[in-house]
Amino acid sequence: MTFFERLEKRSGALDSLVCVGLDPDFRRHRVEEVAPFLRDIIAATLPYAACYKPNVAFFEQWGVPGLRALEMTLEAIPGEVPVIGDAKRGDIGSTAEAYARALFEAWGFDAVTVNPYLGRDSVEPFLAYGDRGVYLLCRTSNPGARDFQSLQLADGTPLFEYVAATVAGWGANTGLVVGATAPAELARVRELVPGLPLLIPGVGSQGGTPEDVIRAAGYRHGHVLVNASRSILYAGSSPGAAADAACALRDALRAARDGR
Ligand SMILES: O=c1ccn([C@@H]2O[C@H](COP(=O)(O)O)[C@@H](O)[C@H]2O)c(=O)[nH]1
Repeated sequence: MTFFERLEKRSGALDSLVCVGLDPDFRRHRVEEVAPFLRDIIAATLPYAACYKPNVAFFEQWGVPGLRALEMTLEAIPGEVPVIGDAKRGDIGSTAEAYARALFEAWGFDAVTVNPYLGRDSVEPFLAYGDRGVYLLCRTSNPGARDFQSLQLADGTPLFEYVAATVAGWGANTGLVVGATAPAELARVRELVPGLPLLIPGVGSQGGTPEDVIRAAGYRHGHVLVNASRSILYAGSSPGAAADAACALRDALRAARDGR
C-alpha cells in the first residue's frame, strides 16, 4: 500500500483527520527526557492520531543525542500508523537524492515535507519513492508567507496557486502543505486541485480554527490532514491532557463536517 492509501485507511478507521506533531521544546526538556516524554504522548494520543509528524529540527537542535531521541521516538510509534518526517528539504538533484535516502531509507519515514523552490528536478528524487508521500510547501502558515508565495505572476496568478496547479502533475504520491491560518487561500487551493491531499498545519497555537479548515478544505480521510503540535504536546502537564486536546481537535473537525 502507498502512504496515501495507508493514511486514508487509518484516518477512515478512526474517523480522525488529526496529525499529532512531535516537536519537543528545548526549553522544557533535557534531551534524555525527550524520548520518554514523547513515548507517553504517543501512547495517550494513539486513538485520535491518524498520523504523527515529528519535525526533524526539534530533534536536531540537541545534536547527536537529539537524533537518538528521534530514533527512539519513531520506535514507539506502532507500525500501522503513518509517520511524516517534517524536514522541508530542497536542494539540487544530487543532494536531494541524499536527502531522500536519508529520510526514507535511514529514518524510514512514510512521507516527508519538501520545499519545491528549486523546481522539479529537486523534487524528483523524493517522488521516485512511489510508495511514500511527498508534501510540497504551497502556502505556508507563517506571516511571511505573503512575501513570496502571494506574489502575482504576469497573468495575475499568485505564486502559491501556480505551485499547486503545477505540482498536481508531478506524480500520484504528491500532496501540498497549506496553512490553516489562510482559509481563503486554502479554499482556493482546494478548488484548483480537488484531488491533491493536503497537510494543514497552523491550528491551535498559530490561530487557525478547525471550522475554517473544514469550510475551506472539506472533510475527507487521507485528503485532509490537520496538524497540531504545541497545542497537543503542551496542553497540560500530563499525557492525559495531550490526549484530551487531540480528542477535542478530532471532535471539532467532525463537528465542523456535521455542521454542529
Ligand atoms: O506552513 C507550515 C509548514 C509547516 N509547519 C510545521 O507544523 C508544525 C506546527 O506546529 P504548532 O505547534 O502546531 O504551531 C511545526 O512543526 C511547523 O514547523 C507549519 O507550522 N506551517
